[in-house]
Amino acid sequence: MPLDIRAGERDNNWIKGRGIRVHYASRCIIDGVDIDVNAGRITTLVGNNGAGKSTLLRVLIGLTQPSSGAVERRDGLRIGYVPQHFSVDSSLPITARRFIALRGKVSKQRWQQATAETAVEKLLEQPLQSLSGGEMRRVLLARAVLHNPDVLALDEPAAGLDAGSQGQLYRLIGSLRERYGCAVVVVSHDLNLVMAASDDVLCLEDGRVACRGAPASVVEHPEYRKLFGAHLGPDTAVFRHSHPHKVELSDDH
Ligand SMILES: Nc1ncnc2c1ncn2[C@@H]1O[C@H](COP(=O)(O)OP(=O)(O)OP(=O)(O)O)[C@@H](O)[C@H]1O
Repeated sequence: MPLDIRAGERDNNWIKGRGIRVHYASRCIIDGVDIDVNAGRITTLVGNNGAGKSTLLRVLIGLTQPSSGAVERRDGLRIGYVPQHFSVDSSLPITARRFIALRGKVSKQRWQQATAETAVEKLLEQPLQSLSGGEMRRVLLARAVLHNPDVLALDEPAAGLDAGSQGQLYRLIGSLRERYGCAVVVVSHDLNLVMAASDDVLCLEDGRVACRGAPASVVEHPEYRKLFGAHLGPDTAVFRHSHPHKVELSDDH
């Protein structure tokens, strides 16, 4: 399928997906999703369990092939990925330093910068198996940012972290975006944090786009309220943009 990228959008557009469909056996997991991943923006994929968020993320970065549709990635795109699940064989003796270094050689200066900004310096000599859940997420992030990625793809990066660490992690993601101008695509269930940290939200329901747009618009959308309304209490802090946004409806709404 030919992609329609307008001239003005090309400079910022790292990944463009159109009409993405993924089938497993007879089941349709992703059903006709259009999505743009743009430099300097944080896009968050939300939705219930099994909605297809991880699958869509993997399609965008080329780890899963779509059954149909098109995904265009800019040539030479550097992608840093933090998977949802990561386990280390307990018989494999590997320190955090070796594990991060497996990503490939970088200058000493870059190494120091990446390990400092993800706050893993004190963990480097520890066996990977001994790290706590939160420490492991930071090590995975250090590995993902090591090569100055153009796109950071993070699948539930804050899963298992305590509230303070979740906040820290999202602030870190925001500052990495500021520093490197990279695009960030995040899968998350932490709705309040997501809303505070994202530029764009795409809400999936059974593989389809239920609603999408800026956080402040999406939370007002009936489809979003249907899915998450019960979790939006009066204390929900939603980041408010100062300019109006349009909520786009999927084809079937
Ligand atoms: N390789 C596969 N073969 C068959 N079904 C799969 C495969 N990968 C994912 N699925 C199914 O596709 C659906 C979407 O999975 P996915 O992991 O993308 O959802 P998700 O929105 O990320 O869910 P969660 O929030 O629970 O992590 C699920 O029902 C899952 O069982």
